[in-house]
Amino acid sequence: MELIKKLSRRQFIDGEWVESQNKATREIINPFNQEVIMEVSEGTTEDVERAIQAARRSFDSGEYANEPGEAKGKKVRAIADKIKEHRAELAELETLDTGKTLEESFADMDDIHNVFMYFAGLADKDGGELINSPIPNTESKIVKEPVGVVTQITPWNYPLLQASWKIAPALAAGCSLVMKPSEITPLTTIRVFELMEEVGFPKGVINLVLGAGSDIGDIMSTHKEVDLVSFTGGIQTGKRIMKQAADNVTNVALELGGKNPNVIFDDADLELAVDQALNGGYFHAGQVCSAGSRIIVHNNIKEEFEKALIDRVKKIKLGNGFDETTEMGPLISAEHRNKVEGYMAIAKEDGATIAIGGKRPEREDLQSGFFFEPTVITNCDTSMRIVQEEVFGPVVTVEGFDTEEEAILLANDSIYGLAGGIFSKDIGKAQRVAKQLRMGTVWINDFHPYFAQAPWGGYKQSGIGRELGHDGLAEYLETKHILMNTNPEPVNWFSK
Ligand SMILES: NC(=O)c1ccc[n+]([C@@H]2O[C@H](COP(=O)([O-])OP(=O)(O)OC[C@H]3O[C@@H](n4cnc5c(N)ncnc54)[C@H](O)[C@@H]3O)[C@@H](O)[C@H]2O)c1
Ligand SMILES: C[N+](C)(C)CC=O
Repeated sequence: MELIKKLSRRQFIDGEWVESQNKATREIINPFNQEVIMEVSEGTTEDVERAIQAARRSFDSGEYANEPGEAKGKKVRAIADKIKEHRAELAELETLDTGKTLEESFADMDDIHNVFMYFAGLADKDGGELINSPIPNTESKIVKEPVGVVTQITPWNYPLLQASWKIAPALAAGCSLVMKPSEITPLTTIRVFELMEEVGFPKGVINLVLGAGSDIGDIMSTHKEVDLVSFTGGIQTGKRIMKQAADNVTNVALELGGKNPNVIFDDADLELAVDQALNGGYFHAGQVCSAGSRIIVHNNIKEEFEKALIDRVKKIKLGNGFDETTEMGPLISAEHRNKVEGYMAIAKEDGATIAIGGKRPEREDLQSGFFFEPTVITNCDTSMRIVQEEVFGPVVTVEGFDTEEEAILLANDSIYGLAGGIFSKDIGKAQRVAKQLRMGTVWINDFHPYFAQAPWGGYKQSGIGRELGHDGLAEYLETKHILMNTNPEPVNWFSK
């Protein structure tokens, strides 16, 4: 790929592309064939320190933070235009780096464009608010200000999409940012920093550091000059970040994992429910925070549903994400495939049945990639680890229920609360159930849609805060009350 030859291998700190302080590099691997795509800088704690200091200086100078909302909106809009212009190369880069199908990568790029457009539009919309002050001769107003220096940490499954959910609102608000993409999939984020450099921001407003969170991540949540840590990733990393940020009472926004129920009633359109169960379970090989990995189906139709699901699963085409006929790519790494595979033994030990899949494919042309067969696990109940823990692979479990109350209890029986689906032709019932699900997103007769206009985030241990929508901008704003006495006189509270 021609772009790879030109793409920066370095970090972007204080307005310059720089190698890591100790010149270390990391190989970026194509999960389809294990070939090295390129080597990129592996940053150090000193690099992150420099990036945070640069962000602090730029924020405190006010050069970008104090620009009118309209001007910030134009910059964010210019990034959206660049994404659109470079849509094809960005999509190809994402498929190379993650193994997802090119069709999925194109859909991601369209979402990302919409996210920048949306926050560009919001940048000049909230001018604050006048308060009806109860104190005579005072003027009272609420103003919104950028929160300050933000560190942003993203996972490998939706590299640029998750980065865009953080970069766009931060820049619309007027923050200075330090972004660290996953060390496994940094390529599209590097490319977007090149594009943002072309758009032009004052030095220090946008900073990119590269490397493993286990090596350079801690300083991003412990540094005193950081005002907000925005993290998307696994629950254990999220907990660590939250604990560390507590020392300086630094704000945290956490988008964590999920074990998302897909509740199918016996009055559902069966063909639709099966089709969406596939969409929920196997899209991007199930490496989706909101994957519908926990199917909860009415016992009246359970047998028929399982048979129809397995028939469709047999037809899922595995392969190279660049091949138009491919429906499911590989998992991201050998380590991750081992983890997914390990869950098969756990499920069997707990008494579940691997109805289909549960192993690596035998096809000759898939042997170099980290492939795992789409899997359906039956005879499950909520006590099982396979039903409770996030597998993050192409694996769905199936449980049965008899009553609406039981379906709700089962669906809510999780430490997570990210998303869930309900399939029923009875809209009254579906709405009733939706109200009782403790999740940030509930889909009725659908699975997976998300877009810039609607907030995204989790209940319970799926996270804190929201991305996207008005709430997504609010994460990057502080609220200040300013009161002015228009006729000041001594109060003489204390004697003269
Ligand atoms: N809720 C959401 O919207 C959402 C979206 C995408 C992914 N996810 C979740 O992400 C997880 C998969 O991603 P992952 O395996 O990359 O997660 P991860 O937690 O291993 O890594 C995420 C990021 O955190 C960094 N990191 C690791 N240790 C760190 C530390 N001590 N301090 C700071 N950063 C550190 C990593 O380098 C990476 O950039 C899944 O659990 C998935 O559900 C959630
Ligand atoms: C938030 N989402 C659905 C785009 C990706 C989750 O992994």
